Amino acid sequence: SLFKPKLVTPLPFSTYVSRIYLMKLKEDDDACREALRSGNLMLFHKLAPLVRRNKHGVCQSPRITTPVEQILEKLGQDKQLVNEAVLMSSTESNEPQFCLDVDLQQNGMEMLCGGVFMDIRKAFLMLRTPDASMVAKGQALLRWHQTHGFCSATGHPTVRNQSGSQRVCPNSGITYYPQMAPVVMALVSDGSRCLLARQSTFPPGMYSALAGFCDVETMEEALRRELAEEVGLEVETLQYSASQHWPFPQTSFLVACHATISPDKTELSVDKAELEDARWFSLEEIQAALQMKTPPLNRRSELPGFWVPPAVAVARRLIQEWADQQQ
Ligand SMILES: NC(=O)C1=CN([C@@H]2O[C@H](COP(=O)(O)OP(=O)(O)OC[C@H]3O[C@@H](n4cnc5c(N)ncnc54)[C@H](O)[C@@H]3O)[C@@H](O)[C@H]2O)C=CC1
Ligand SMILES: [Mg+2]
Repeated sequence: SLFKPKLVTPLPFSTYVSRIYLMKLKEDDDACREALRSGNLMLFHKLAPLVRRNKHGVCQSPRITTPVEQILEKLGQDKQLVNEAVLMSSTESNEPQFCLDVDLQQNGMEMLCGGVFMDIRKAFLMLRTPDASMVAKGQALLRWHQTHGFCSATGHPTVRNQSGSQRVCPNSGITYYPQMAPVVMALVSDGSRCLLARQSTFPPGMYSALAGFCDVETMEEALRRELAEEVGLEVETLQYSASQHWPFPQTSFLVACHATISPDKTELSVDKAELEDARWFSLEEIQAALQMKTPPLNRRSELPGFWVPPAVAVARRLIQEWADQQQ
C-alpha cells in the first residue's frame, strides 16, 4: 500500500474514565440537563464566538459560568433558550462543556458577558490553539443543528436529544449525526525541497501544503487525484502525520500526511483555476519562514512575500516536521 504505518499515542487512563462520563451525558437526557446547570458554556452570536482579552492582553474564548438563564432574563428573553445548548464533550480538564448560539441583542449580550462576538476567521488568528480548536468545534456543532432541522427524506422536522449528539426524524426513523467533510492534505517532498501552494483567497504571501476534499474514494486515491489535478505530480509514498477538524469553509476533517515523489519528476503543471501559485521551497527558505511570528505584519502592516500558516493549522506541523527531518 501507499501508506506507511505510524504509531499514535492512546489516551491516558484518567482521560478515558471521564470520557465514559461524557458518553453517559450524550445518552441520558436528564443527566445532561443536570450537567448543563453546573457546566460551562461557550457563547456564539450568529456563529461568531465570544472573545475576551485577559489582564495580560491575551485573547481568550471565555467559558461562561454565571447561569446563562440570568443573562437571558436580564435581556428579557426566555430562559428556556439555554436548553438549546449542545454538549461539546471535552475541555482539557474533561469537564462537561456546552456551546450555545444566541441570536439576540448583540450589544446587551457583549456587555453582560464582558467580551465581543468576533468573526471566526479573525478569532482564529488571535486565539491560542486549544481555544481556537474549541471555538471551531462549537461552531461546527451549532451550524450542523441549524442546518439539519428537517429530514432530507420526508421534509419533517427532526428532533434532537438533550446533548445534541443526534437528531431523529419521527416520521422516517432516520437518525442524523454531526458530520465532517474528509480532506487529505499532503506536504510533498522531492528529497531536498518541499512543495507549497497558495490559493487566491489566502492572506497575501501565505503558502501552505496542498489539500483537497475526498470524493467517495480512499485517501490514497484522493491524494493521487489531487496531486495530478492541481500540480501534475505523481505521488510515490505517503506517511500519516496528524489530523485536525478545520472550520473553513465549514467543518472539514483534515488528514495531514507527508508525501514523496521521485526527484527526477518534479516539474509542476499548476492548475491556475484552483491555485494562484505552487513552488518548490528550499530548507533555508522554510527555516526562515518558521522563524517569523504569524501573521508576520511589519510596522506598516505589510506582509512579506512568503510565510507559512500559524501553529493552529496542521499544515504548519507538517512543514515543521519536514524541516526537522532534513537536519
Ligand atoms: N490548514 C491549512 O493550512 C489549509 C487548509 N485547507 C483546507 O483544506 C480543505 C480543502 O481545500 P481546497 O484545496 O480548497 O479543496 P479542493 O482542492 O478539493 O478544491 C475545492 C473544490 O472542491 C469541491 N468540493 C468537493 N467536495 C467539497 C466539500 N465537501 N466542501 C466544499 N467543496 C467541495 C468544490 O467544487 C470546491 O470548489 C478546505 O477545508 C481548506 O480550508 C487547505 C489548504 C491549507
Ligand atoms: Mg486544493
